[in-house]
Amino acid sequence: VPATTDATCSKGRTAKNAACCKWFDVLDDIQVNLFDGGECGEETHESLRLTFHDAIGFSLSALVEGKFGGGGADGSIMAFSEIETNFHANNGVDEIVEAQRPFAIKHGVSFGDFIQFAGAVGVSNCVGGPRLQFLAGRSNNSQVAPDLTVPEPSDSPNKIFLRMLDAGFTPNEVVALLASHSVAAQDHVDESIPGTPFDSTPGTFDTQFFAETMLKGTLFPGDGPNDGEVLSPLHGEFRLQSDAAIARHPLTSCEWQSFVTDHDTMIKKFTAAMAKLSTLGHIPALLTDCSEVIPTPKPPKVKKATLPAGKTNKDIEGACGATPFPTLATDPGPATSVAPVPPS
Ligand code: HEM
Ligand SMILES: [Ca+2]
Ligand SMILES: [Mn+2]
Repeated sequence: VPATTDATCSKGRTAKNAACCKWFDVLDDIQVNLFDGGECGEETHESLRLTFHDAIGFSLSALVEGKFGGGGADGSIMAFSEIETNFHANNGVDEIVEAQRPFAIKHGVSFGDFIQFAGAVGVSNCVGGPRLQFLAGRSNNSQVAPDLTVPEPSDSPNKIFLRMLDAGFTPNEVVALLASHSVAAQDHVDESIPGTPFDSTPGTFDTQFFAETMLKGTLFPGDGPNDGEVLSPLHGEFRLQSDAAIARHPLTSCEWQSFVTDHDTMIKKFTAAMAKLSTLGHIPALLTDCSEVIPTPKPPKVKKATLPAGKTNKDIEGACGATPFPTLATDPGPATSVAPVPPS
């Protein structure tokens, strides 16, 4: 029985704050009409990526120098899409920006709120996924973010770490955020093979990504090498240079490896880092907590990380000096070949 102070929303749902009710209607709409009935597919992946590309337009060093460093998670990537989606690192995000925009306008919510909401709802559709916090109330006024705030896969780990520190994230928090690459595929680093995922399970928010990135690279899945691409261990799988290098960097290799066998901690740290990312440029206490609108993800029990068929622990390039790489079971069958994420 809901507390009597709760507001009653559509379809008998309740919210602590009446201002959250409209988000249930946005939820119903986007699950059917943006996410194809609640899938963890291409639109979900793109929506999660967009939360980052909007929010990371934020620079503390620019602000302390008295310059405008971007408004963070302010929707500027949608309000000024004709400028920001032309930034090199934003290649391809124009599609999801255009797909999302009509929903934000139709429901009368700010672009900044909508982008973070869609990312949180989307990733809740992924088996094993997190239930992210969602705070509402970002203003719809924004300014163009400066260029070069979004990391590139060809950037060195040090360059990425410094950029992310300038937005308030430690290197270990970058590792946590990269759990997102467990439900991800590339379209534009190698345009000859769109939909090529970063792990063998792009529909599941599991720890496979952290295991598979440690396998020795042996092949290019398409016409590589491309800028920002390094050798991948599996046919049909793509490896970003930045993921490979952060996985092996002395500052982050042990954090990376620790997620291979610890889904719960990975989810906890990803959720905490996403709470920071989604409120960059805002004072969280001034926003309204509408997290109760975000669905609870499907059964969180995902299978333990395994090595894809054909691989053994000998193929792992252990990089954490302090701790040996965990011994993982190998999937049975012929060598794994990963299928592309279908376009929708
Ligand atoms: C820190 C450095 C990062 C770099 C260099 C990076 C780079 C990339 C690149 C190059 C792609 C492929 C885009 C394409 O060709 O279509 C990609 C995809 C993706 N990224 Fe990242 N990323 C980073 C961090 C993040 C973060 C923090 C998030 C979210 C919190 C994120 C979420 C995603 C998702 C979900 C996709 C898949 C999009 C899809 O499947 O359509 N990335 N990333
Ligand atoms: Ca996965
Ligand atoms: Mn894509």
